[in-house]
Amino acid sequence: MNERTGSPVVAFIGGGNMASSLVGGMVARGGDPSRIRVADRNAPNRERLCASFGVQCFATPEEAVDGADFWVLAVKPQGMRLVCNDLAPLAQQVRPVAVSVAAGITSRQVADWLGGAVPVVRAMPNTPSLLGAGMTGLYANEHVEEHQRAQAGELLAAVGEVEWIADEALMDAVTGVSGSGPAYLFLMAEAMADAGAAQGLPRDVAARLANQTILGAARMLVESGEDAATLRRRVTSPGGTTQAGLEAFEEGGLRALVERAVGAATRRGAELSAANED
Ligand SMILES: NC(=O)C1=CN([C@@H]2O[C@H](COP(=O)(O)OP(=O)(O)OC[C@H]3O[C@@H](n4cnc5c(N)ncnc54)[C@H](O)[C@@H]3O)[C@@H](O)[C@H]2O)C=CC1
Ligand SMILES: O=C(O)[C@@H]1CCC=N1
Repeated sequence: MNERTGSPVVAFIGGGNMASSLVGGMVARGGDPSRIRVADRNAPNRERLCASFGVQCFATPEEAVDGADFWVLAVKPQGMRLVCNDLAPLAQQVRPVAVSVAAGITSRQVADWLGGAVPVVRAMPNTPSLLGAGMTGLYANEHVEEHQRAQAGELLAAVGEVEWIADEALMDAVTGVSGSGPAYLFLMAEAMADAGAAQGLPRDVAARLANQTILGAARMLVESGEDAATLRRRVTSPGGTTQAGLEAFEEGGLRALVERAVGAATRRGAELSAANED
């Protein structure tokens, strides 16, 4: 714990897409950049993070974690074991809280790779964290103390909403819904823009209509206090245009397709974990 302010020092291992979104979101919301450290082996990534957010950047994980209370492990799932093994001696010495954002990788795997019995918070954030509009699922292993759990929650709550998940097995489903979810909505935006262009709108105009519509609908979903089905019904005049559009979605099996997509992403999480077993 930082002695002067009480605020934790956070080290990110890996400064790619997800870590950049978290770091950017934290700094934009008043996080002190001098208490955020990032290790990335890629020099252009380090330069971008330093220039954009004023955080301290390092070439190696060992340098970044020196003196840090939280180690946010943000490398690809396939690289987690190696990074953890390299940091294991230090982890056993200082016993930080390890926060893994890796899809699929379990808290047991992270704890074992760090030498055993380490406090691990498994987190599944998403990239809208950059705007403070993130959604993060969190699970804490049995070595995480109450105050560490609260601090981990605060860390992620600074960049959006958090949801604690009691059963770790469900973290893969969290990944399938909200971790990967932004990409589903971006695909929807692409498809709506393409469809608008196919109906004769200029592509840029169609994209603007689609993007602002998704923003407006998303804000209604979280700000109106009403559920999605109620809001949908209010747009849908009987025998009108929306009904015609929605019927095409239903006939095309959109709900079953979404179930398949979330199921595939969820299963992939479990596969990533299994592929990294001994
Ligand atoms: N991109 C997303 O929307 C989300 C990603 N995640 C998870 O976040 C993790 C990272 O994903 P991305 O940021 O998308 O990948 P990325 O490839 O953009 O970032 C990984 C970074 O780690 C760095 N790196 C790898 N090994 C290193 C080492 N030994 N030392 C220092 N730096 C090292 C790479 O240079 C790279 O910049 C993954 O485990 C993924 O499952 C979780 C939620 C959402
Ligand atoms: O695609 C992935 O594996 C990562 C995890 C969730 C979002 N991106």
